[in-house]
Amino acid sequence: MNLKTELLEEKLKLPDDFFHNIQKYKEHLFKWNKIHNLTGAKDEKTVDEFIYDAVFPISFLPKCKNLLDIGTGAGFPGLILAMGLPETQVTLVEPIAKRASFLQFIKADLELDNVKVVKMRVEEMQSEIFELVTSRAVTETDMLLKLSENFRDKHSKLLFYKGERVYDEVTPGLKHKVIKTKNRHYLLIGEDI
Ligand SMILES: C[S@@+](CC[C@H](N)C(=O)[O-])C[C@H]1O[C@@H](n2cnc3c(N)ncnc32)[C@H](O)[C@@H]1O
Repeated sequence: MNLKTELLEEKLKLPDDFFHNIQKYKEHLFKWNKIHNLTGAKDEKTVDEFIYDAVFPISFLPKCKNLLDIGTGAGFPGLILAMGLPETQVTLVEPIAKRASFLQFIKADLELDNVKVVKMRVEEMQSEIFELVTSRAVTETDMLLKLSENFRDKHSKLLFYKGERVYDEVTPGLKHKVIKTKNRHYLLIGEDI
């Protein structure tokens, strides 16, 4: 089954230009990846899996005004979520120049007005409160909780994209929920969860 069919089967509410933007994104990613090695996802099947995993949480996330994605790399999940959530202001923080340049290029080429790319480590970013903080394949949950301290308040939610070892990373007392799909464990954290 292809990516579009799989996502449509999930009945995700996606904007009309989502699949057009994804197609353009993939074309650019494959071109850039040959020269700059932006991501380990080299073939279409793996990239499609990454995109599916990135966007799937739209099925369970509450509406949010703004989102911070820590360590976006070549776009996962923050850039893909931004394409799926045009009403959400999405900040992508990524310190590696070639990856930040790629994110900036995609923002310009696809005219993603809701995207801001910040080329630095998240520790260097000025404090600002986001309703949602996401991260995938950057570091462990306790470190992500530390890194996100200046960017959340008691109403914020955190969504970390994890593997099956997620349960080892959850400390007692943490208000959370794990949402499991065939590829992924999503760790959703928040005071009212
Ligand atoms: C393994 S890659 C994962 C990229 C992307 N999230 C994904 O799932 O494909 C980790 C990324 O996190 C970034 N990173 C590591 N430490 C960071 C920090 N302190 N602040 C922001 N980004 C960071 C790295 O530059 C790298 O691009």
